[in-house]
Amino acid sequence: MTLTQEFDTIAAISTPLGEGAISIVRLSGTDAIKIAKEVFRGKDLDLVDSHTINYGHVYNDEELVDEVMLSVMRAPKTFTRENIVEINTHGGIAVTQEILQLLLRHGARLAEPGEFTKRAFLNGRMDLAQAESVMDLIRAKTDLAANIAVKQLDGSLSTLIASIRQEILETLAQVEVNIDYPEYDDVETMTSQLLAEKIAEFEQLLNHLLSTAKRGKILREGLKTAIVGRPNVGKSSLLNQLLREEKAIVTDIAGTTRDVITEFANIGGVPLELVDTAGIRETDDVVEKIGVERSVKALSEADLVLLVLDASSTLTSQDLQLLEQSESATRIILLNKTDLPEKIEIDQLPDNFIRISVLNSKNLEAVENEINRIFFAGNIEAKDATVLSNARHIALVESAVNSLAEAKNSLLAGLPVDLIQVDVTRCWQALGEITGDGAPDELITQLFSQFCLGK
Ligand SMILES: Nc1nc2c(c(=O)[nH]1)N(C=O)[C@@H](CNc1ccc(C(=O)N[C@@H](CCC(=O)O)C(=O)O)cc1)CN2
Ligand SMILES: Nc1nc2c(ncn2[C@@H]2O[C@H](COP(=O)(O)OP(=O)(O)OP(=O)(O)O)[C@@H](O)[C@H]2O)c(=O)[nH]1
Ligand SMILES: [Mg+2]
Repeated sequence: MTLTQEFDTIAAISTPLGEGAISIVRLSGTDAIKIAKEVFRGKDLDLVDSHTINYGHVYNDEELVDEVMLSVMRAPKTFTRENIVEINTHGGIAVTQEILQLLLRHGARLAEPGEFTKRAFLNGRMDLAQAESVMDLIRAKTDLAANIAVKQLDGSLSTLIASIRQEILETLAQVEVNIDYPEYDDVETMTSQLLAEKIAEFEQLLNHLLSTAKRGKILREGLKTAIVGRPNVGKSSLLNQLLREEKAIVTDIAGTTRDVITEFANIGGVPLELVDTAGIRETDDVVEKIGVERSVKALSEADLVLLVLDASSTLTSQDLQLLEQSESATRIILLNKTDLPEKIEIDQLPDNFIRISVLNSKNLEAVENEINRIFFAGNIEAKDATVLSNARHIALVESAVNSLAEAKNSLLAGLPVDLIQVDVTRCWQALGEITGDGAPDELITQLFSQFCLGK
C-alpha cells in the first residue's frame, strides 16, 4: 500500500543557523540530483554510487560560491524514500544561505518545518509515532529521555500498539463468527463471556502502558520544581548548587532575588525545570512585591516544591504560612544552614524533612534521592520497558481505555453484543491514531508544523 507518491523537490538548511565549522543544505525529491548537478562541479552526480560523499565546488554561473562535500542518496533507500542530496558547506550564515537561495532559483522549493520527516511518513518509511519520536529525540534533555525517543524511533511503541490492535481485531472477528455461525444454542452468553474476558485483558495491557506515562512525560518535559522560602534562607544558593553553576545572585541581604529565575538541571537523570523565587514576605518595595506575587504563583503551578527553611533560626510566621500554603503540594522540606547551631523548632514541623547545608554541599545527594524516590519509586533506571511519553499518545490511550470501560458497563447492563462491538471498535480506532492509521490531514499538518526547519 506504500506506493511512493511524487512530490516536488524541497530544500532547507538542516543545521542550526550560526557560525559553525560545517553546515548542511538538504534537498529531497525527484529532481534533487538534477538540481544539484546544475550548481556543482566535480564528479558526475548521475554516475556516483548512492550513499557516497563527493568533493567539489558550488558555482553560481561562473562565480565560485564554496568548496563543498556533497552526498548523494538515491530513492527509495533514503530517509524520505526520495532522492536526497546534502551539501556540506563551510559553516557560515552567508555562504549557507547563498547556496540555499541558489538551489531555490534552480527549481527547489523552500521546505516547511518538518517536511522532510513528513515525507518519510507519507512515503511509508515510518509511522506517525516514529516521526514524532524524531522530534522528541531532538528535544530530549537527558540521556533517559533520548533513550525513550530512540526506541520509539525504532518502532517499539508502534509494534506494541499494532499487536494490541491485532488482538482487538481478532476478538471482533470472533464475535462476528459466533453471531453468523452459531454452533451452540446460547450464542449471546458465550459471546458476552468471550468479550468480558478479552476486554479485561486489553484493559490491563493499556492501563499498564498508561502507568508508564507519568514517568515518560517528566523525562521528556522536565519536572517543574519551585524553590520557595522566606528571604535569605539560601534558595538561590541551592539553585546554584543543583545547577553546579553560579546562576543566581547570592548575598546576605534579604530580598536579593527579585524575580523568578528558571533553569534546567539534570538531577540523577530527572530533568528539572528549577524555578528560584523571590523570598516570600510582606513588603512595601514595589519591585519586590511583584516578585513575591510571582513566587506565590510559581508555588501553585509547580509539580514539586522545595521548601527551604533556615535551621539556624527559629520559625517565623512566614515559615509557618509557607508550610501551610504548600501542604497539599508534592513537597520536600529542606532545613538549610545546618552547619550553624540549630535553633529551628523541629517539633512544629512535619516529620519528613531533610537537613542540608548548601554552604558545605552537605547532604544534597539526599535531596536528589528523594526527588527520584517520589517520582519513580526509586526505579528510574528501568530502561527496557516501552514508555509512553508523548501527550498525544497518552490522551489516545486514555480514550481507548474509556471505550473499554463503556463496553464493560454495557456488558454488565446486559446490552446487546452489537452495541459492545461499537465501543471495542472505537478503542481500536483510538489506538490506530497513535501510529497514524486513518489520521486526518489537519492532524498530520499540525503535528509536523511543530518540527524545526530542515528536519
Ligand atoms: N547527514 C545526515 N545525517 C543524519 C540524518 C540525515 O538525514 N543526514 N538523519 C536524518 O534524520 C539521521 C539519520 N537517519 C537516516 C535514516 C535513514 C537513512 C537511509 O538512507 N536509509 C535507507 C537505508 C540505507 C542503508 O541501509 O544503507 C533506507 O531506510 O532505505 C539515512 C539517515 C541522523 N543523521
Ligand atoms: N551558614 C550558611 N549560610 C548559607 C547556607 N546557604 C546559604 N547561606 C547564606 O545565606 C545567605 C542568603 O543566601 P541566598 O541564597 O541569597 O538566599 P535566598 O533564599 O535566595 O534569599 P532571597 O533571594 O533574598 O530570598 C547568603 O549569605 C548565603 O551565603 C548554608 O548552608 N549555611
Ligand atoms: Mg535568592
